[in-house]
Amino acid sequence: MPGYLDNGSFGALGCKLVTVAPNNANLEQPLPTINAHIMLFDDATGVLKAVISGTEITQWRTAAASAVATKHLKPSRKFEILAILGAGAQGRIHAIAFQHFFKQVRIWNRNRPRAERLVSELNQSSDSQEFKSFGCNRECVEGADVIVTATFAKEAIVQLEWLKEGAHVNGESRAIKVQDGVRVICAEKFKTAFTSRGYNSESFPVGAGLTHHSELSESIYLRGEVYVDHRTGAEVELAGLKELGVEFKGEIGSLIAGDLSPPPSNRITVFQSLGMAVEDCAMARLVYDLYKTA
Ligand SMILES: NC(=O)C1=CN([C@@H]2O[C@H](COP(=O)(O)OP(=O)(O)OC[C@H]3O[C@@H](n4cnc5c(N)ncnc54)[C@H](O)[C@@H]3O)[C@@H](O)[C@H]2O)C=CC1
Ligand SMILES: O=C([O-])C1=[NH+]CCC1
Repeated sequence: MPGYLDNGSFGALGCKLVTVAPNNANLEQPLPTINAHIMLFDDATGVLKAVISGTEITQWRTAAASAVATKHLKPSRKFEILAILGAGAQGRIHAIAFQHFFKQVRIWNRNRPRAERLVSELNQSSDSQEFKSFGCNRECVEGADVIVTATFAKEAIVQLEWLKEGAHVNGESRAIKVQDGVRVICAEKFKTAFTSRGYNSESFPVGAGLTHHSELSESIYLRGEVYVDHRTGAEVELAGLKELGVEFKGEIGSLIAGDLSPPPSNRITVFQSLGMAVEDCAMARLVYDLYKTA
């Protein structure tokens, strides 16, 4: 993921290499599913300045982008309940990042003990015991003001009827049908490497979108107001949604800049996150500057 932040006093030129290995959680010594490194270059000379671990940066910057999207899409709403579907790395960091804005944080995972372990860890570091685990995704979502989906589910785990008026959803997974050309090239390229490691074609992390699949039901995208982080990227990576007739209302950056007004507060909103390289570059620059002044 190459990126460039064009800014005189806080410029950043970088490239993140990121891998997704869904089986890592099942290893005897579990590893993160998503691992990354960021190469940070001098934005004026192009000289390599640092290679920075990007695994935690990816977790934090993704949750930060969701928090910013939530704030700008629902500027006037008071939040009480947050529902997080997925108790992996993203679920955990979203819980930590969002907790102070909610009275209750609900966490569901398809394998409930993982949600219970996370809830127990989070409650130990909180005074109010606000984290609760759920065994049923519907119960977790019903009544929530904000929902975060952070799984690898290929079928919808959130239905439109479960959402209350004015709810906001942050969808993290980009496991949505991509354009044929992109998909086929990637799948073929990685086929040998992945089959030799025991994956079947269903589990190719790149090119998995042979059919439309998503954590959110199609009707959520069709009835909600859908915003993205990057429109050009979304036009390609979310081509399956475009084919369904889903309209992308705009980028979160346009809301922040004041070029777009937030939708009426009673509307269901969706932030479909793709993840932007420029977010990683900015974080890498921050880490680098802190390291240099430490
Ligand atoms: N938009 C963005 O910028 C980013 C998005 N992501 C996405 O966030 C999602 C979660 O990533 P991580 O938390 O790092 O992964 P993780 O492996 O740490 O956690 C994934 C969780 O989803 C659950 N899960 C896996 N398959 C499932 C299924 N079929 N149905 C229901 N639950 C399932 C697992 O039990 C686990 O708790 C992934 O879709 C990933 O691609 C991750 C990083 C950045
Ligand atoms: O933006 C990102 O780094 C990623 N998005 C999905 C997997 C990793």
